[in-house]
Amino acid sequence: MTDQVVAEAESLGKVYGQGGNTVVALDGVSARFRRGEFTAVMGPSGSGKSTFTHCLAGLDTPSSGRARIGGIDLGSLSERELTRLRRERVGFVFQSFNLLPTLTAWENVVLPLSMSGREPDAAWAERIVGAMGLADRLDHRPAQLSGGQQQRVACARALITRPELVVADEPTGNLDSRSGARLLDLLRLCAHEWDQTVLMVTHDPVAAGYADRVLFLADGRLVDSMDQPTADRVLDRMRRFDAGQEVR
Ligand SMILES: Nc1ncnc2c1ncn2[C@@H]1O[C@H](COP(=O)(O)OP(=O)(O)OP(=O)(O)O)[C@@H](O)[C@H]1O
Repeated sequence: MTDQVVAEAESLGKVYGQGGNTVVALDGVSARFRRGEFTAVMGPSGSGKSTFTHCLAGLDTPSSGRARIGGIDLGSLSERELTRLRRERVGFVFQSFNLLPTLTAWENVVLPLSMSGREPDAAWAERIVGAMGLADRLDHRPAQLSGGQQQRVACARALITRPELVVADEPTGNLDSRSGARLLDLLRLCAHEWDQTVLMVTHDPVAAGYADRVLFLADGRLVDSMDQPTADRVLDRMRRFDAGQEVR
């Protein structure tokens, strides 16, 4: 991990709705994400985890505060510039794998490049496909793959452009524990071997235990963080949330 800050949230706020029907989803969250760092975001349901991650990665627009990627203030970009930045600098992995059913695994992996008429870097593509254990599955269509294999295709697709920031929202939510463990090992590899910045939303203390750091959100606020987490320590902290106790 280096000290270089790849993504930064500065007092991010998000209010949904208007008039008397507003929901404060984020209430002034600040955090920095360094190159090669794997961070998990946890918190009770509705605490703002997805909203935070989406605002930081330029999928959603904050109502206040700033999100920066590579020092660029996302709020200063036009819609077109933002789309381009997301495509080039951010890789997304979601709970539902979002693969195109008519394309083969390989076509799905290289889709972010083929959409903009680019060719994959052969050495990089081989490295990711190998690391994801997909080399002998590239001609298969999603329906011919297991859930774990499909999620690894989705992960390879997120990495094919060599994004600085990899954002994973509940990536193991639809996987059995063994496939989940394999995917988490790969996310850790992205951070520690390939120097990517990984941000993962999860409900699972075991998954959070793979990260270098856990940020805890509650009611749209950042209420705590934990370095070098273990599943047991994370579980203990989450139990205190459930019991409604203050965490500080
Ligand atoms: N598009 C929207 N319109 C209105 N309210 C929204 C919208 N998206 C999220 N919210 C509200 O904002 C709050 C935070 O939601 P968010 O999805 O970020 O929480 P979360 O911690 O990711 O939840 P979960 O763990 O259940 O996925 C919730 O109260 C939610 O109902």
